[in-house]
Amino acid sequence: MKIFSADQIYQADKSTIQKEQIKSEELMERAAAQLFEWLHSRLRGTQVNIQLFCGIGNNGGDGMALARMLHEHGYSIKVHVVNYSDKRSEDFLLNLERLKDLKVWPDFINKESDLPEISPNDIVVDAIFGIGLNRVPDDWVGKLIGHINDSRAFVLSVDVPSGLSVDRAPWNTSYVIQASYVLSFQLPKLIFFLPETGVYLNQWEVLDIGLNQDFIANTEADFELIGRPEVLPMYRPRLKFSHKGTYGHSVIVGGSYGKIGAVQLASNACLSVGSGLVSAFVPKCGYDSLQTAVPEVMVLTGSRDKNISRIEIPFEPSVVGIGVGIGQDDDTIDAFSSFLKKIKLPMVIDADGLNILSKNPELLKDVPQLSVLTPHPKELERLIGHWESDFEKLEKAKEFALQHNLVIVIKGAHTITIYNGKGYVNTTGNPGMATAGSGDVLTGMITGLMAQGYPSVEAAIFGVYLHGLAGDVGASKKGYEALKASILVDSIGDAYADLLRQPEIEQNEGN
Ligand SMILES: NC(=O)C1=CN([C@@H]2O[C@H](COP(=O)(O)OP(=O)(O)OC[C@H]3O[C@@H](n4cnc5c(N)ncnc54)[C@H](OP(=O)(O)O)[C@@H]3O)[C@@H](O)[C@H]2O)[C@@H](O)CC1
Ligand SMILES: Nc1ncnc2c1ncn2[C@@H]1O[C@H](COP(=O)(O)OP(=O)(O)O)[C@@H](O)[C@H]1O
Ligand SMILES: [K+]
Repeated sequence: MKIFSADQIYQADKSTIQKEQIKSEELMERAAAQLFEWLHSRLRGTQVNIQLFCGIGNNGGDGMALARMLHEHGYSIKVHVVNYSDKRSEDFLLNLERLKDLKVWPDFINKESDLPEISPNDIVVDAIFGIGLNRVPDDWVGKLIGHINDSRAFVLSVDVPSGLSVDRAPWNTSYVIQASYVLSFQLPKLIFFLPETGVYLNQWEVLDIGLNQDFIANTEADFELIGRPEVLPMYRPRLKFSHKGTYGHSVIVGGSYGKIGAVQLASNACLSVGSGLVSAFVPKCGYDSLQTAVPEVMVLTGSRDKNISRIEIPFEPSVVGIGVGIGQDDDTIDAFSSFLKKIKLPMVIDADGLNILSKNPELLKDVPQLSVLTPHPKELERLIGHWESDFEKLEKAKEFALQHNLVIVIKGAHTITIYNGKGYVNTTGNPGMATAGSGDVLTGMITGLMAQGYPSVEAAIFGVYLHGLAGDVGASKKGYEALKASILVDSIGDAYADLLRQPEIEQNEGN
């Protein structure tokens, strides 16, 4: 699903109005009807106090129209106009009048007003600001937002939590609604997925308000949300007359004394994702444990006992994943740099492999084009420098990826894969995956996918999705706390099965 900027959303809005020859108020009516249906199907007439806080723009207009629909269906509502400006939108005014026609009289909150009482048992509808917020809210509006947050009521935000801008970091983090649920129109917003802004919402859902599908399809978006529909077409089925050579020979290079487990996890994940053959290249101290732990993996060792000093692979690998547990000894850095000079095929670089690059940026020119770099935010910062906000982080990462023609996988709760000026935002995974070694598993998976012929960027997007899905499957059995990296590896098969399952309708038809 595409993720649009605020400008693109306004354009989609305009093109729908033109194409369908409707007035903007009708689009607002559609939006409000969807909000109403969502609430009504859950409340089914339950008598709960619903307090609607409406700004004076179109977000407030949506809230006004929703208030009318709730009133018409007998709900107990209280409507507050948050009167933050004289510039009321036409559709807001229209819906204010429609409400008054029903003899519902909103109260107007302005800087002199007392803040209304909100019980924890109320439902608050937050329609103060939408995607039109373009500067910091006035202090009194910020205080009202704080008051709503302190109420512990269920807060349903219309389109976005008020106080968040769609295209930049918030001006004042205390002036942002903490939303229990966000009902967003037509397309998800990037802010839902970034660590800095995603913390202001618990759950979100997109409501289809029938914006012009041709416009959406033909407009290039900078970001895309990656779910099952996006990932399924990338899947490369195994062929009946194939053999292990068909699916590539991966090599995982890494490990040092006390960190052989990282290579074990990565090479096991590489096999489990479907690589035909997997070899691991480790220091001598890793030989016995690796051969015992994963008998399917072949093991090559360097000349040293505790670290990697020279990387020599006596065959032509399909792909190399390098860096997990490798450390940063001088010898290892030398080995890494001479290896980079030899290798021509795209590779996967993780962990200390990335840190070595950060400390020796002159090596970047030797990294094969279309290689996949998988930094967590700290490793990314070492690589591209400090950023002030998540938006700046993404811009810098895009620039870096373009400059070196690389794929950058920014790991996190919503991992974002950056390539060729675009960002692909992952939807799978859970906090149980915040555990040692889960990144090593991802490195192995992406390497194993590239070995099977997935192009780098698809291997990254598909691998990140499948890795998160393995985490979700694992957590459904073990819970978050007990989820370990080795469980992720064991869950890769179930993750494939989940991804490839037939849609339920088809299954029912078959029965
Ligand atoms: N797109 C769609 O498809 C549909 C969208 N719909 C809805 O419209 C919403 C967007 O509405 P909107 O453009 O009227 O903006 P909104 O967020 O209500 O802000 C109002 C105005 O406030 C102003 N302002 C900004 N910051 C301020 C500040 N700090 N303090 C004081 N004032 C400030 C600024 O005007 P300015 O003063 O800059 O001229 C801004 O224009 C969208 O989120 C969705 O809910 C649906 O109805 C139907 C389909
Ligand atoms: N809260 C979270 N939600 C979803 N995925 C997460 C979360 N925390 C971590 N992960 C995933 O777990 C992996 C952690 O990688 P990394 O930080 O490199 O760990 P390690 O170095 O221990 O292997 C990444 O793929 C990341 O996306
Ligand atoms: K809002």
